[in-house]
Amino acid sequence: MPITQLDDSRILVELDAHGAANSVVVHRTGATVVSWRSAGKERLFLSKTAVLDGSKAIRGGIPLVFPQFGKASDPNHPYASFPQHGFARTVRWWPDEPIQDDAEAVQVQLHITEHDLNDDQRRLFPYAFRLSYVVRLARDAQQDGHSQLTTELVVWNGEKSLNDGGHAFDYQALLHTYFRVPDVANARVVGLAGQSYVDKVAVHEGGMSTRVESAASLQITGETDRVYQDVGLGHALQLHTGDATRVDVQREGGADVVVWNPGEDKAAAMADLHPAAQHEFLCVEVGHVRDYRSLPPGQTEKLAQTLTIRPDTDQKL
Ligand SMILES: O=P(O)(O)OC[C@H]1O[C@@H](O)[C@H](O)[C@@H](O)[C@@H]1O
Repeated sequence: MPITQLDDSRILVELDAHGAANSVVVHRTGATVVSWRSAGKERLFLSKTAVLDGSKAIRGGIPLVFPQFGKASDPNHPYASFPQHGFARTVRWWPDEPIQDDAEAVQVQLHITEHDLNDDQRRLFPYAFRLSYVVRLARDAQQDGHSQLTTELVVWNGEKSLNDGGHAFDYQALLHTYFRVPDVANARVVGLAGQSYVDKVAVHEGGMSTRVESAASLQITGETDRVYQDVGLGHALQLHTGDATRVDVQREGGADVVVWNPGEDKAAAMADLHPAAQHEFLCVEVGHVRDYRSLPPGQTEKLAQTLTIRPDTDQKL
């Protein structure tokens, strides 16, 4: 069976009839993709101490950030009381009927609506809405035995029209992907040169906040928390993982790119990261986080990424 309910919370999606060389596991907490295997190799990081009982966001995989990135900097913002990164990553999502299941691709979809929020969340986000999330595992047409992973978030404002007293709502959204790397010191992010970014580490240290990326190939040497703004969608974004492969990140609808690794001290303070875990991952996250997007009643917007594994022909970057 290409789609298997492993338990109450986890859905296994397999592309191959025999064995799990190409597979994905989706957890109903936050619709978090917690595993992606391509050609038999795990590509996502999941902390050994991640909390999986729904009491907090899952540390690893691809958590979904919505409707708020981080904490609102303005204490008067209507979302100021939301916990960091909003509610989507902690709510329990509902699986829909599988949409596609053939030799080329397997696809599952999950959703939440306003009915899945608790009273506090609904007070802060008092709108009719639906978030649909499609997770699609497809055969890689160019590389035998590999798979491509697409994750696609569709945001729908289900309010009546503005004429009927409906409301537009503001949102930020982010696909917060934790890529597994053998050693983050050997990982490189390519495709951000010339882009302006907010350095959140420098902001915390009271330094200059907006900078322009000068590195053709960004190397991680310690705590890194950068929000690259308005990175053109045609811009190729690559993560060179340091193990003879790279991951190409193709984006749809997400102009901002966050690069995050907590570094040693912050990682040590995070109970849901196992010791020295900061060496094992790099987050490259795509979405809308610079400003809020305003979604009128009755409208939908899409945020998607497609991840493809390629041989790394330039390992000396
Ligand atoms: O610990 P959390 O809430 O999962 O956030 C992890 C990181 O997520 C990143 O997206 C942010 O830029 C960081 O500032 C943040 O520390």
